[in-house]
Order: sequence, then C-alpha cells, then structure tokens
Amino acid sequence: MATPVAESRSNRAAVQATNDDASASKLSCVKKGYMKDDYIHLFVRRPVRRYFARWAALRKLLYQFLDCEGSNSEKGSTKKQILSLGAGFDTTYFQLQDEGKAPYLYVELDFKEVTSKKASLIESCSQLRDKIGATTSILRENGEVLSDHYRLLPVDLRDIPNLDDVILLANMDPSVQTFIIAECVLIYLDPDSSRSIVGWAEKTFSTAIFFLYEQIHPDDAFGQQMIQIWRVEAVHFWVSMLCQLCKQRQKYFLIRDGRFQKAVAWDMLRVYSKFVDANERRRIERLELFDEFEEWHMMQEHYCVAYGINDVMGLYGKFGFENDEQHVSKTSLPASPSP
Ligand SMILES: C[S@@+](CC[C@H](N)C(=O)[O-])C[C@H]1O[C@@H](n2cnc3c(N)ncnc32)[C@H](O)[C@@H]1O
Repeated sequence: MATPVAESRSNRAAVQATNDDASASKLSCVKKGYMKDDYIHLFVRRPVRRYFARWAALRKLLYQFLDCEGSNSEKGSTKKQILSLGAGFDTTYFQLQDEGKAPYLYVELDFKEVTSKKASLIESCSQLRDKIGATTSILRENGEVLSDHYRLLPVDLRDIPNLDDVILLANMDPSVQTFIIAECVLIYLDPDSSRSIVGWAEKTFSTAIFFLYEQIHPDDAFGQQMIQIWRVEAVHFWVSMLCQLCKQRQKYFLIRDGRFQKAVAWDMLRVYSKFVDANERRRIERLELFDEFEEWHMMQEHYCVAYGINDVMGLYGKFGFENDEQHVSKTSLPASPSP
C-alpha cells in the first residue's frame, strides 16, 4: 500500500505528465505551421524518449523475427507475415518497406471507421500508395486496402468467429511464421475479449510471436491517476495480472490456458536499460535534457513489453530479450491465476 506521501508524489507525477502531452500537441501544431512558437520545441523532451523506448524495443524484436531463417528455406527467402491488431495509423509497414525489410505479407486490422480513414489517406497520398504496389485495390467505404503484400481490413476484434474469415480474406497462411502486434490495444477491450483474442491467435498460428505493449500497474496511485486522466474505463484483470507478473519476474504471462510454449514480460524500465541498444540509448540521451529521473522511472515502470511464443519448428531459440531466462513449458505451467 502506498504511503500518503508516496501516493501524492506519484499522483503529482501523473498529472504533471499531462503537461508533456500538451507540449507535444503544441509542437505538432507548430510543425504543421498552424501556429508559431519558437520556444516550445525546447520543452518537448521526455515523450520523445518514452516513445523511443517503445519503438526501439518493438523494432529490435521485429528485426529478430524478420532476420530469423526458416528451417528449410533459402537464405533470406523465408515467407513471413505480420498481423497488427488495432493498428490505427501505425506506419511500421511503410518504414519496413523503406528499409527493405518488409515481410511477405503485412496485415492491419482495426475498426472500419479507422481503416476507412487510413484507406483514404493511403489512396490520396502517393508517398504511401507507391509503397503498396500498382495492383492494389482500395475501397474507402469498406475500409479495405488489398494488395499483394499489404492488407488493411476492418474488423471488430471482439468478434472472434469473424477473425478467421478476416485472415482468410487477408490471405494469411496460419502455418507461416507470424508476428502478431498488439500495441496499446487490448487495454481497450473487456477481459473476456482480450483473453479470447490472445487464445485465438495462439491456437491459430503454430509458429508465431505475440507481441504486446501495454500499460501495467493500474492499481497503484500512479496507475490510477493515469487511468483517470486518460479515461480508460476498462482496466482488466489481466492487466493487473501482468503487473504482478512483471513485479515478480514470473514466467507465464498471457498463458492463461497454458498453450504458449514460452512467455516473457518485462517492464519498460528494464527493457530500456537491458534490451535497447546502448549506442541508441546514448544517442537519444544526448538529444535530450534529462533531469527528472523519478518521473521517468515511474512512467516506465507502468508500461511493459511482453511476448508469447509458439515455436513448433524450433526456430525462435535466440528470439527475445537477452538472458530472459523466463521459459515456461506447458508441463511446468502453474495454474492460471483467476480473474
Ligand atoms: C491507442 S490506439 C493504438 C494504435 C496502434 N496500435 C499504435 O500503437 O499506434 C488503439 C487502436 O485500437 C483500435 N481498437 C480498439 N478496440 C478495437 C476493437 N474492438 N476492434 C478493432 N480495433 C480496435 C482503435 O480503433 C485504435 O486504432
């Protein structure tokens, strides 16, 4: 239980963090030329670093996945696919294209309202359209983009039976190596849906990595404050479960029904200091004034990266955090925690 002093300090830190968001919004207005402010960029610092840590962690894990060869493939020719759940306006596919790293198939799912807007933006922007190929069909009203290697489709992720149809429509092959991204998405769903989606992914893709980036520790003072501020009404049992698992360095995150062969969860403080490349860290730290260690620590402790692995072909022995030592086999799984 937090002491009143600690509690008020962490409450203050969470409230103060909103100032970063406000400054970041102002800066984006300035960058777009909506308003003039020659000083605001001097004050927008911490969110950069926070976002960088998240980006760098996902990117490093993605590269590990993309660079891992298949068991019987020619070097560099292994078919891989990425499935992004609740992709929003994420641009990873376009970045990977630029880097020559795009997988055979990249599929993004979101609500139709979001995919329609994204489809429309892709259609109207040649910089994006050129990246997805000439033979692309873009149906704005349906919220669909269908090309050979990139597919954007509308779905309500809670409609689990429909997910099978959607991945069929997306041309995904469940036996192909698959990286599933759930970045700041499951927290918006009810507990049963979150559990069903993870269960569905785990059952559907036999050689897969399920990556998750999410808020944790919703129960302490700082977490509560963040939740109130962001009006996240649905904070679920498994978010608090994750929080406990991160805290205890336990090994069975998200394996509620014991089917992922391996699962690991680290909080972002650990991810940043032990997984993000030291050179990258130094580079970003040089760019940024950094004097608020307490708030940075608190914030980073309230997010985690976790992944579950299905590895029937034994391809992912070297995948993941170095020295993650958090290996759980089906047989050694403890009983699932109750909601
Ligand atoms: C916070 S955004 C994250 C977007 C993206 N993953 C990222 O990290 O940039 C959450 C996304 O999840 C989507 N989402 C939430 N619930 C969903 C559901 N039931 N079905 C489909 N998409 C959903 C939202 O529409 C939104 O685009």
